[in-house]
Amino acid sequence: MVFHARGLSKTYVMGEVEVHALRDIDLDIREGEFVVLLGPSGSGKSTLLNILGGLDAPTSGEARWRDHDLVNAGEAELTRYRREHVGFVFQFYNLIPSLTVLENVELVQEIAEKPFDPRAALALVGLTERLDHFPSQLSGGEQQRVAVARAIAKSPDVLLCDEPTGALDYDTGKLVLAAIARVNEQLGTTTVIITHNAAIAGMADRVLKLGGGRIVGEERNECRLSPEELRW
Ligand SMILES: Nc1ncnc2c1ncn2[C@@H]1O[C@H](COP(=O)(O)OP(=O)(O)OP(=O)(O)O)[C@@H](O)[C@H]1O
Repeated sequence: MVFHARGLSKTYVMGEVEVHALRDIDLDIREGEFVVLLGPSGSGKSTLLNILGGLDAPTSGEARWRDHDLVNAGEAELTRYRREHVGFVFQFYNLIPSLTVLENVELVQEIAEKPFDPRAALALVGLTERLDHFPSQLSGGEQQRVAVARAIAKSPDVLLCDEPTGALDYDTGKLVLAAIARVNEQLGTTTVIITHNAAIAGMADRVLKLGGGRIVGEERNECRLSPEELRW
């Protein structure tokens, strides 16, 4: 198992109010696994993903990625963990508007320990034709695929995606999901995707359902569907 978490809880205290974002989560994720986190708004999905990505710390419990302790690590160690091992994709693409597609991806590669050829990363997401374009010349789905290429340009061991298709229409969303699936299959990158969309669950090895800060359901798919086969 690459991720190992036990008794993860996260409580936000705001004045007199306590928000229990995560309650006693146990979680194991194996190397190369494709996991979908499904659940309604406020169920704790982003909080859990952020802890796995070393962006946030739980209030209690343990969480490890391989031999990295993600709970007791200091800021510098977490920064190193994120930089060396984790690629993030968020709902909004956060590309640098004044740089071309290729330059946006090259930028990450420059600080990477194990750089992955930016052109190969862009080929993997199907954007070889658009290397010299600026983000404003691309559709939302194309920009999100650049964001996926950027996330993998440092050969991350883990790809964490928070609502990667949340801002996209049906067909464009599928192209982005296909790019993420290809990264998982061809590079063996352990992948966790957050979504509200239950149909996306079909492309996962395993689906974890969150509700009220707990894991309320878990399903394993015998065979994974390709994004083209998903319907919603
Ligand atoms: N920084 C914060 N301060 C206070 N409460 C927070 C904070 N971050 C999250 N919460 C609360 O924790 C709970 C879980 O939030 P989280 O963002 O993890 O849910 P989510 O399932 O990802 O929701 P969504 O699908 O809407 O993004 C929510 O009730 C949220 O309001």
